[in-house]
Formats: sequence, structure tokens, C-alpha cells
Amino acid sequence: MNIHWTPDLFVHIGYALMLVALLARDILWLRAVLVCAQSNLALYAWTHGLAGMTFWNSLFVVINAVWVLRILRERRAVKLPEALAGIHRRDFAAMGAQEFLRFWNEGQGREAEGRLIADGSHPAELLYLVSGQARVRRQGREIAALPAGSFAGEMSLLTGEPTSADVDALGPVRLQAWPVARLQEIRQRQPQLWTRLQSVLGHDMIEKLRRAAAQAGS
Ligand SMILES: Nc1ncnc2c1ncn2[C@@H]1O[C@@H]2COP(=O)(O)O[C@H]2[C@H]1O
Repeated sequence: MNIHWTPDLFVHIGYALMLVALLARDILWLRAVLVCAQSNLALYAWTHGLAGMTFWNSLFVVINAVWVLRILRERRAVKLPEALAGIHRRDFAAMGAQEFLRFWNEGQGREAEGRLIADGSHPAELLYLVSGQARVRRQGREIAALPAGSFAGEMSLLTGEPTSADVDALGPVRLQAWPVARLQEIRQRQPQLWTRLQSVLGHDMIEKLRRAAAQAGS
């Protein structure tokens, strides 16, 4: 065997693995394969006395390895408490369990009564009805009922326009409320989470349309 062939093997394996990494759809696989690819390149550089290339590839290995650990931690299955597991399954299925739990905990849980949202306002919070019921009224006329599991204030959140109706609790209700300012921050800084939240809110609006259609047909 050629004496230079064995160290050179590292560079070929390194670039071949890089090719494989570039074909990966999943970011976890991409970074994991890059760790292997760049380790080979660092080894090649080291065996050839190429200090600069050794340094940079070692740095890439460390950065990608840290990301692999981070992503694995994020994807670790979480066991949601029973009450939250039902809410996740039914109304937040577009989010992963861990992501849902984090998002849920960014909101504030509280009991409420009376007016929850005033027509024509810019509410400070997006509301989710954990338990109890609310009614939606426009110019004093009831246009919809909101059962537990409904959002309120999602329309103005998505359009940026003033609210389209009054929302009043029918007796005491339990809410989870997220500050609109925080949601706008998510829209700017965490586009993937924002997309999944939009999907959750889209699902909620479809349910509202279905109920309206069922009511109109009855
Ligand atoms: N036709 C409707 N059916 C169900 N909910 C509604 C309807 N119109 C308005 N709402 C709710 O009432 C809320 C008033 O504030 P938003 O317009 O932000 O978001 C609105 C929805 O959450």
C-alpha cells in the first residue's frame, strides 16, 4: 500500500460524508454527518501538518456536535401531564410535545369572568379557553358560542386589525393567555414556531366555521 494513501483516505471519506450530509433533509442528520465528515478532514489536516485546516475543521466539529446535543435534547420525548396531553392532542397537534409545553408555559393561566375581549380594541393577549364557555357578540347580537378549547383574539392577532367582536365569559372560565407582544416576537424571531402556531389557530378557525355551518343548517 502507498504510504500516503492511508492518511489521504481521511480527506476522501471526509468529503464523501460531506456529500451525504448535504443530501440529508433532517437538520439533526445533516449536523451529525457533518461531525463525522469534519472529524475526518481535521484528521487529514493534522496528519499533513496543516494547522489552519486542522483548527477550522476541529472548530466545525465542536459547533456541530453542540448542535446535535441541543437538537437531541429538544426532541427528547416529554411526558405531558394528563390535562395538558388532552389539550395538546386536540388543539395544539401541529406542535411537538416539548415545543407545546414550552409555548404553554409562556402563557399565564387564570380564572376570569365577564368581558374577555372588547369589540374594536387591540387586545394585549391571545386567549385560550381551558374550561367554561364564552359568547361572541357583534353590536349586541350573538354570533357564536365558544366552547372550551377555543381561542379568542386570534383574528386581530393574525390580521393586526382591531378585534371583530365582543367576547364575554358565560360564568367563570379558566383561561391561558399569551401576551401579544411576546407572540409578535415569536413571529419575528422564531418563524418555524410561528408557522406552527398559525396552523394551530387555523385549526381553531376551521372548527369555528364548522360550528357556524352546523348552526346555520339546524
Ligand atoms: N363568527 C365567529 N365565530 C367564532 N368566533 C368569532 C367569530 N367572530 C369573532 N370571533 C372571536 O371573537 C374574537 C374577537 O376578537 P378577534 O377579532 O381578535 O378574534 C375573534 C374571535 O376569536
